[in-house]
Amino acid sequence: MPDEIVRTERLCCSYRTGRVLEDISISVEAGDYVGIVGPNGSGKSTLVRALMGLSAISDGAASLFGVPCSRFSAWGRIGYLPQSLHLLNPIFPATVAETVGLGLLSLKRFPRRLTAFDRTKVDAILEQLDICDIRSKLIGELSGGQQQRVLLARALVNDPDLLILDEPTAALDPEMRERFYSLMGEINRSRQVTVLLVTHDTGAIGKYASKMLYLDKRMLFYGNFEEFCRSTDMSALFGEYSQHLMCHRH
Ligand SMILES: Nc1ncnc2c1ncn2[C@@H]1O[C@H](COP(=O)(O)OP(=O)(O)OP(=O)(O)O)[C@@H](O)[C@H]1O
Repeated sequence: MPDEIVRTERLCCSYRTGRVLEDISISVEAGDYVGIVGPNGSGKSTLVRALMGLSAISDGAASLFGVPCSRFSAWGRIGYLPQSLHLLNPIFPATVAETVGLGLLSLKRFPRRLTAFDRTKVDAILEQLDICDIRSKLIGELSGGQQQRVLLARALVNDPDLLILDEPTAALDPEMRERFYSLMGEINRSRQVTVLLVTHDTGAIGKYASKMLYLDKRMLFYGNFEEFCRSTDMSALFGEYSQHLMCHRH
């Protein structure tokens, strides 16, 4: 029986303005690659933020690696890329390599120092994401797409067991986007890393996702990719054209 990495039971989330997520029950197993889709404002970011303890859970329950999110502390097992890049302080005087290294430092006890092995890990991920040439630049000097790659590198440098990515390709050019998806697919397959990916990039997600979650405040679909493609409910909601683009696995 595969390990359960994420579980939610009748999860509800509210902001001051009211309830935005209702009755979400999902089970994500080790090695799953879950595409989270739905219209703007449907609660996708709220769901992943709730898992990360960044949005309040108003009802129901959620757990990570079998531990309730409220008590979860093994954050090193999770690589998280938030949707808003403004979390990256543009005047923070750190270079690209230092920012990626922070992903490793944050898990160490004092004295916090990068070892030679850590540095080779940073170098390897910079290379994978094609940002070696900007390694000495300050974060504030980068374009939005470059910043996104740096944050991705920081999320990946710890070799996480679970990757939670909220619209990770929004600022990437088409070539980098393709490279990103293929890298995620490879990490998922070869290292059995579980992936939760929020996206509007329906053309690309179909190539890789093993499960789909369609949200619109409520959970309108959660299941295997193949079931998603056969679902006439999803054709009606999602549009036959988008469903075809996704399911044809171009
Ligand atoms: N901090 C907040 N305070 C109040 N309401 C919020 C907050 N964050 C999000 N919302 C509201 O919650 C709802 C869900 O937002 P959320 O960002 O989770 O949707 P989403 O599916 O990720 O949207 P998008 O595809 O546009 O990124 C929206 O109606 C949004 O206005």
